[in-house]
Amino acid sequence: MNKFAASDEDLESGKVHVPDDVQDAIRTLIAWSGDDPAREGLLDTPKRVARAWKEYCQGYQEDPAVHLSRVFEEVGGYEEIVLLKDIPFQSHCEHHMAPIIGKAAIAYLPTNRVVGISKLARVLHGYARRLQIQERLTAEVAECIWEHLEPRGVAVVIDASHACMTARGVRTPGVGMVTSRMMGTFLEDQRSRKEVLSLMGY
Ligand SMILES: Nc1nc2c(ncn2[C@@H]2O[C@H](COP(=O)(O)OP(=O)(O)OP(=O)(O)O)[C@@H](O)[C@H]2O)c(=O)[nH]1
Ligand SMILES: [Zn+2]
Repeated sequence: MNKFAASDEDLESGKVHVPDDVQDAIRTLIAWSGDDPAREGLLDTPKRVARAWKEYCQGYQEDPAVHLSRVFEEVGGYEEIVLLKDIPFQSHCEHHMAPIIGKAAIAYLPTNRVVGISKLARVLHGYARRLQIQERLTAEVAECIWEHLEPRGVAVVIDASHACMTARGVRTPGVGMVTSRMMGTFLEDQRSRKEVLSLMGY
């Protein structure tokens, strides 16, 4: 837990205290962008921006592995692929702090226990709500599931658009970055890898 921790409730009620130096930093950025931080429409902006960033980065306040602590062991011998696909997410790139918007597919091959399916999306959001690069986000989600569910295989594929490429810099809209992390059976067995990629729609 960092010294600037804020709960979800505080974020929702807009109660998060924003220290003066944080507000000053945002005023400096507004001035640097070419506007006047003292004009009326921008007076409350430093607090809003700071609170928005606390929300975008809420993942720093959790260990995503906690979502995998409740498992179901009576699965009727189910040992085939479990896949959650088209999970929308938002993150921010660590280079420009610009939005990364995309969707993820997360699959695993259970041994004798499964997790509530929503928890896979919770793990994704726990890592996405931080400053990220897509490669690390993909690897962190896969490794968390691998370590805490001990499945025979994990496959994570993320397809996302980076605002730092669409809204600035090379300014190339419509570009998607695709990353994947395969572990266990999905890494070692070509047939399993093909099957999971096909179920994911690739
Ligand atoms: N590998 C990877 N690169 C990313 C990601 N998000 C943003 N980038 C890239 O990070 C790079 C940073 O490059 P720099 O040359 O240091 O920064 P820059 O001058 O702003 O680069 P341009 O975006 O090309 O204008 C850029 O090429 C971005 O496209 C990501 O998730 N993974
Ligand atoms: Zn970027």
